[in-house]
Amino acid sequence: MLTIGVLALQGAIKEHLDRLQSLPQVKGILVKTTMELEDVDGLILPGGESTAMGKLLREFDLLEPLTAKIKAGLPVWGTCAGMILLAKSISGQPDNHLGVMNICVQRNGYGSQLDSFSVNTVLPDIANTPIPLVFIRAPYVESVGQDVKILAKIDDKIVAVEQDNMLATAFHPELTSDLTFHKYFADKVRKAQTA
Ligand SMILES: NC(=O)CC[C@H](N)C(=O)O
Repeated sequence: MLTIGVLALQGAIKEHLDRLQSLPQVKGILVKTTMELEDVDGLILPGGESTAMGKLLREFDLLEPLTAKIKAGLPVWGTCAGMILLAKSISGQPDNHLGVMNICVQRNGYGSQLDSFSVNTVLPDIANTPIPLVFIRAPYVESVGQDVKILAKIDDKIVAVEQDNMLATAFHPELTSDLTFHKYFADKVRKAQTA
């Protein structure tokens, strides 16, 4: 049985937990403390508001322990605001949050006209059938550095990336009933267990 945590400070927490409960051999738990962080084999950083979540990570004294855990190989998956938390740099902002992933992200990258939208697309590295991708005031990846694999582009914008133990998506698979990405992450966590 794998234990996968959802960082439970702010944002779309329950939706991720519900998706995890639908996977066989996976137990989903909420993570708010360093003690709970010790119990997980992998962690999801949900969507929400990255500035608020970054502030709470600092207030809950989780920023440093979590950064260290990710650097030591803890599998993590950031969705939307979670992707921003992982990024080494945030376009137009002097500071980052966890700063562990070799990407530069543009927040609210689709502007106000295209605030939220959904597309169905095939991501060959993930699945051969179309997956629904839901974007809500989403960021996109402006540039990638060393060791980052691009998993998805929509209209020439990078929206899903992977680097070693880290996965990041600008969209929200937890807001659809499609479990492809949750299964993909659970497999990644499983592989890290046996590595
Ligand atoms: N749905 C989301 O997670 C939106 C992210 C939000 N725009 C931010 O910058 O934090």
